[in-house]
Amino acid sequence: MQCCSSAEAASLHHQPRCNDNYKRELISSPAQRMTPSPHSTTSFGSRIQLCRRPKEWEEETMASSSAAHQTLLLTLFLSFVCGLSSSSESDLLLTFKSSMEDPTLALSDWSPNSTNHCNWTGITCSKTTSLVTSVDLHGLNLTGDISPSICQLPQLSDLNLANNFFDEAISLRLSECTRLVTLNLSNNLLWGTFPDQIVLLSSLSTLDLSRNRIEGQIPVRLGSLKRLQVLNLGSNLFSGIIHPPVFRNLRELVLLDLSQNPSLASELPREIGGLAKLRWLKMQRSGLHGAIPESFVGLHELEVLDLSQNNLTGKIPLGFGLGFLKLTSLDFSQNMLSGSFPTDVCYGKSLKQLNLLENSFTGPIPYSIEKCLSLEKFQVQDNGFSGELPSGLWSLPELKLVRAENNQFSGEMPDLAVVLSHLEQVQIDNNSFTGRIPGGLGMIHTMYRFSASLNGFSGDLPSDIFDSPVLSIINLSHNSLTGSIPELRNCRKLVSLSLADNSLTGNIPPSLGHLPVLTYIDISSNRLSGEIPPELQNLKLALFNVSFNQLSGSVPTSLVSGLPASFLQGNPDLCGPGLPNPCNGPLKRRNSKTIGLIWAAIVVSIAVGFTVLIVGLYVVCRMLRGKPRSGTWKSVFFYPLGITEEELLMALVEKNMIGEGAFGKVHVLQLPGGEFVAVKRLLNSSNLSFRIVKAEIKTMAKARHRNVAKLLGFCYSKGTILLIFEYLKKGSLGDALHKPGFSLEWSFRLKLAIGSAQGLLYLHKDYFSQILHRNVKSNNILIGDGFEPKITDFGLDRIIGEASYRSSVASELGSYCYMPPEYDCSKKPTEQMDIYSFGVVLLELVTGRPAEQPEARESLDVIKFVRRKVNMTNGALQVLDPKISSSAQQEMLEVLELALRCTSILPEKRPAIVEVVRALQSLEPIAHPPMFSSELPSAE
Ligand SMILES: Nc1ncnc2c1ncn2[C@@H]1O[C@H](COP(=O)(O)OP(=O)(O)OP(=O)(O)O)[C@@H](O)[C@H]1O
Repeated sequence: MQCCSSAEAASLHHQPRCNDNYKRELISSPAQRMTPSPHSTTSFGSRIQLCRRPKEWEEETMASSSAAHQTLLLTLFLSFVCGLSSSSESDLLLTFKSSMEDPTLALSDWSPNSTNHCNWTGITCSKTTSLVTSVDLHGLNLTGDISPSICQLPQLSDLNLANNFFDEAISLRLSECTRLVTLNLSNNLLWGTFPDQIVLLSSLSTLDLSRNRIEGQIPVRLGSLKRLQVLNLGSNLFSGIIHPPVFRNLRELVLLDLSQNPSLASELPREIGGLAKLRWLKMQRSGLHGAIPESFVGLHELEVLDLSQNNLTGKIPLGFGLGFLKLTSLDFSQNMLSGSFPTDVCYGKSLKQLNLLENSFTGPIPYSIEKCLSLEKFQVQDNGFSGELPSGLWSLPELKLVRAENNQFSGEMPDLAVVLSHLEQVQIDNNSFTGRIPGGLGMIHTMYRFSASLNGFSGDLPSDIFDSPVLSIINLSHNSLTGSIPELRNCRKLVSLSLADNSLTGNIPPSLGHLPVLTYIDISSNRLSGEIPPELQNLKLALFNVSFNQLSGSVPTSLVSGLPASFLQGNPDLCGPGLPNPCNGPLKRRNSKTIGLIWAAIVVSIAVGFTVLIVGLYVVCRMLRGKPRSGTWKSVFFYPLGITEEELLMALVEKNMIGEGAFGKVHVLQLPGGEFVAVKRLLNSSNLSFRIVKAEIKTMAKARHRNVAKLLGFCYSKGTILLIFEYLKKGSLGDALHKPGFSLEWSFRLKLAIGSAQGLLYLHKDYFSQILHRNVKSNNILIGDGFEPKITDFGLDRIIGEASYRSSVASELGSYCYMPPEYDCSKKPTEQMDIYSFGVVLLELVTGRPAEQPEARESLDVIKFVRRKVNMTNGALQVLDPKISSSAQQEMLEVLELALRCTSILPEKRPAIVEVVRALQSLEPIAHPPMFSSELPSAE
């Protein structure tokens, strides 16, 4: 039994049954049902008289002693109440369930046939009263309504519905859950304003409404929830000012999170400094301005303080850090703070992360920094700091990251021969350091990036730096270094080597050609001489800039084809295609090379032919096999689709196919309700566990933005995954571009560009778990009504895994030019890779040319077409789509310039997505001109 002990259960057998009206009366009055107060006992007692008692029970009780009589009465009474409560509680839970949709049948054990509701999924009952105390249904894909009927559970203290898909305003009637101690509705799709009624929940100690779409002001009356310890309203759409009285009485607060509410526009309330128990204060990106209140120095329990990405001004209050014994992370980055470094910040010796980047701080870093014995990340870049970097900084035992670029630091750096060092990354570019490059860098076996460009370093390159087996990025350009480049033999992980604009002499070491992942070489503007070593042809170089040296001899053609000719200029004795000097010299060598190239071409053609054959056979086999084998299918629908897996599988036939990409075919099908959905069948999805697939797809399905295509659900059977997307009848931008005579007026192209950039921004920055798209291309930009774009097919790597993802991408002809040059050699995908691909889409929009036309073998891809032209006089104008009226020329040129920045070979030169969105939005007309272009033909 769910409520009573076995003895009680036995006696329950003989219980009188009250009529239904009576039962309803009990349910309707939760306050009266609350456990044993003398008052409530009397009230129940008097009601018991209304019930008829069975005769045998009457006889039994008459034969008993008076004490036994009383005991028995009490037992029977409790059993009775329990019996009633138990059935009424299960009824309440079933009512609560009936208001929700449960597409994954996670609550299948919530059933009238299952007697013990305390064992139902997510339910916890009190051991003493056997009444429900906690309902925890987080992460069950639930949608529909949150019914306030749940509040009639008299002892409910914890309600957790986090990580679901509830898409409604918060019910005012949740305030009837008066006993709630914890209310967690985070990470749903809740909208509307914060209901004032929530403040009636006076017992609340945890209120988590984060990661929803709640808007309006943070209500002042929230301050009456005096028992609150955790208040998390982060990642919502709150706006306006934060009223200081909210925090006057919240003395118990331990965690306060208002972060990621960019529409707030407020000063930091001084009252927060009075919350002496506060351990986590997170208000990053929440529209703050004004100064950091002095009262904050009293927050002695602080462990994490994040005020980054606001518009805070003024100085850090004096004494900030004194008494902060537990502070582990301090983030003031991306504000407009000024004044000096907070000297006392290391007082507690617990600090692990210190982020002051992108502010206007000045003055030196104090020697007290050496007290930061736990410091792992030190980021002070993009400020006006000056003086020497204290040598104690470099010997901090836990230090991994030093970012101090773009300041005015000076002086010499000590050698870093620190055997126990954990340094991974040092960036000190664009300062005024002098003296030698510090020795010992190569001995630090964790260091993968050392970047010290734009300083006054002089002397020879230390040879140990090129002996490191872990260094990936070395940038020592724009210094005054002399001597020759040492042989690089052990630097097996070196990706980027930049030594440009120094005074280096001697030859380019041939050993560079044996470094397997070396992709960027910039040794321009030195005094290097001799020939370009042919060994460098082994490398897949994305950048090879040797301009303005004293090199001679012929240029290995395969090394430089596709790279701008300007990377070779300024070497009068170099000869070869694209250079002023044609080579007359080593004809024989070139001939043998040409023969080599021909052989290479033959081998590649055979390999491609073979692959096509295998793929063809595979496709035929799949076709012969017909529709996917219907093994055991599991489906998770995030929206009620009203369709079974069988019906879905039946519809995946040739006549419904609307496209096919590297990951599989796309079919369109009509739901019983009349709407259409697009179903993408993922190839390469064998051996994936349902659990992992489900977790990843669920995360993706939560991405909700008007420029992101909605993922409505998925079906899984071993070896096959079907993704169900909303269907956009106009098809993709890629479809449109490939239509002969593609013509779309500029304002619509701009709208498509802005919308897709916004969708990408959402996935990169605003979505709670960052999603890198990894396959941005015009085919994956669907066109919605009014030319509102929706990006689709994002993050497929997360579902099918990296290896399958890469092999699918590699199999796709016609998308190669969207891939950034670093794609093949970088292990980790990055935001900059998406930016590159998006730049290619912008080029398509500006030129009106599809990125690639695999069928037209001779044609240039859009990047090569544009790059070759823009270097010529008036070349930029020549690449613009002639079908667009010249009145849009200026805007098109600006988008072209942005596209070229996005497609920079060096990832760090590409703009961030926020910048891309801003730049495109700045071109948007305030009021749209009337639409006169005919709509694109639909994909139907
Ligand atoms: N949700 C959708 N609504 C309407 N049409 C769609 C939808 N999804 C895909 N399509 C159509 O199917 C075509 C092929 O899409 P698919 O994503 O399979 O291929 P792709 O984008 O070329 O390659 P990849 O598999 O690399 O993403 C698109 O160009 C578009 O015409």
